[in-house]
Amino acid sequence: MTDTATVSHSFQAEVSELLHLMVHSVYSETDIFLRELVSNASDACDKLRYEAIARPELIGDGEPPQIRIIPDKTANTLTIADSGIGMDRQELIDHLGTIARSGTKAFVQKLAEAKDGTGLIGQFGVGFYSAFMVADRITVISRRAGGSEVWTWTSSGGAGFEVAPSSEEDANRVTRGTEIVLHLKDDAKKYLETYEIERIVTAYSDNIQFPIMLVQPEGEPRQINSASALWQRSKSELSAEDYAKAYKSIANAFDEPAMTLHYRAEGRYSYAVLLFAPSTKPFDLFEPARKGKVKLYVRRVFITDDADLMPAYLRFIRGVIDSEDLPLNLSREMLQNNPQLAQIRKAVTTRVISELEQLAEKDAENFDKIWESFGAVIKEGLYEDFERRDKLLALARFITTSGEKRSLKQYVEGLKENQTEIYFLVGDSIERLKSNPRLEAAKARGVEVLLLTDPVDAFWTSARLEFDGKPLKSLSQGDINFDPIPVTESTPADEAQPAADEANTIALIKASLGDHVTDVKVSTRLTTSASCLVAGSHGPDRELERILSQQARGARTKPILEINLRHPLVVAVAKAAADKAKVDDLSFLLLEQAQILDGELPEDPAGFAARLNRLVLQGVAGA
Ligand SMILES: Nc1ncnc2c1ncn2[C@@H]1O[C@H](COP(=O)(O)OP(=O)(O)OP(=O)(O)O)[C@@H](O)[C@H]1O
Repeated sequence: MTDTATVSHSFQAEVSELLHLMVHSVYSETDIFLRELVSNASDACDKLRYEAIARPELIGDGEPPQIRIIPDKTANTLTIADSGIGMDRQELIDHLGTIARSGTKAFVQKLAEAKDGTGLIGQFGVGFYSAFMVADRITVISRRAGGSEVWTWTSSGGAGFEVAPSSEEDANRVTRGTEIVLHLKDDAKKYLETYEIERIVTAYSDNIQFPIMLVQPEGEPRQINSASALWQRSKSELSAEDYAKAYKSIANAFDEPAMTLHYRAEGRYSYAVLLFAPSTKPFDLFEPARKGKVKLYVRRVFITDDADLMPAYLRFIRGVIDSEDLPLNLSREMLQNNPQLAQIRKAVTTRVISELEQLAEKDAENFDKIWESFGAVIKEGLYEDFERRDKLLALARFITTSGEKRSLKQYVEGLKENQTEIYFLVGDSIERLKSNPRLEAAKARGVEVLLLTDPVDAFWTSARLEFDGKPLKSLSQGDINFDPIPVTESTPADEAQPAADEANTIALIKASLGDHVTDVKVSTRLTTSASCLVAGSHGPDRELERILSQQARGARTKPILEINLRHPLVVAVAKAAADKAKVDDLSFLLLEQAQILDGELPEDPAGFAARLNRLVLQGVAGA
């Protein structure tokens, strides 16, 4: 039996926050509410059509899935109705009371932090709740396909909503699907004008697969979208503008596509592909699930957007793959194990990468947008997609010590005499890396160094890669020898300072530091700084060790201390040989200084301060 009472519910905290922002925003581009509601209605029709493959009685001889927009100037309401899957009572409570997508949650947080978050609303959209920009009260009447109950959800924004069984009149009218009735605010009455409605539908929702009917008090309902599967049309019929519109409605996006890929594969399997690379970053790009959103259709019927049609490192790609040969009733297991899908996945991935290659060559501006937004994601492929690693490495762009963003091809073209390796340094900020002492020898020789600051860089660089036969080498690892490369820029330390006695100095420092380091060596990479720390040539890079130890995934190994024999502090060690306490102070200072330059704290900060004070006071007294 149906519960007859009206029950009040509170919104999840994030929803209340979002609604508050929505109601108080001075955002002028309120049009987006309509595309959000039409997009939800279309999703509901897609779901119905999919469920009806196994249960045809869900559609039966009832209305085919479609969307109706009904302006009513007398009641001052705008209704968006669909004959899609509908929602039962619990679904109304769950779906229209919470924010499920964590990307949207992150977005709301950003919105709240931003001084003027209104620009962000227009950029990303917030689904159903955006309707509160134009309505002060919303009523949702819904009947789940095949269900006997009809429920009404009502809210005026604020803290919560009510759910009650629908009136008999409403229940008789809504035979399947959902009716969303917006009681428009005074300043939103323009949305009752049919030309406004048509303008917005044409701009954003023309590619919706189901008929969108405009229903007016007089005259027959009229279809106002083209409802064609654009990807099935031939390229020659379509303009850049058609594609941009399709991108916006298929991906529910607000930006312009930076790359469009449209083709039809014929042969063993036939399928149409329409894919886009966005030009801006979505909020859920770094979600742990790393899910893609490319939609799988079978003969124009939407099946799922959860078929992992792209590898995780291309999860930002949006669009549709529509197969002619797959069965309509694909189960979850089949989605994972179907050899035909695996084949499609592989072929399309290869195609997307070659399209990116071409874009990089022919349209650097748009390629840069993609790399700027998604480079950190594509680089995940460098350690995940062994087969395409070389291609991905060639696509990659890096900030280097030259101050520019460069490809490895450009890097290799600028190699210095006798330089046989590609050098890089991994860290957490370009500014900090630029002042890293390990760059000194490279700088003195005019050798370019890649400065890598994305968290993922520490991982892929651990794989010992090569480009064009040149190994990639970390400047924070042991076995770097710059000696064969001629020095182009002499440094003051070179000329002014006599070098310290190597064997003697190293023995003294080793004795002082004991097992705080694995070794002490003379550096060829330092010219002005006194010391730096490096990892052994076979262990992980120091930046990777740092990340792993922060995540408690592995202990740090002791580093190697490299010293600059021409630096006065190092020269002072041998001079103080007879004074063990002073040698200890100087040696630890060399170690601790190097740690600080790496952005770390000395192991014993109090000891460090005491040492520093002692040495400074001695210096002051001696001066
Ligand atoms: N017309 C509808 N028919 C059936 N279910 C709906 C309808 N409108 C919304 N819903 C349900 O409510 C949920 C929340 O909708 P909302 O628009 O807030 O987010 P979304 O559609 O999941 O994401 P977004 O619109 O931001 O891409 C939907 O996922 C869907 O389950």
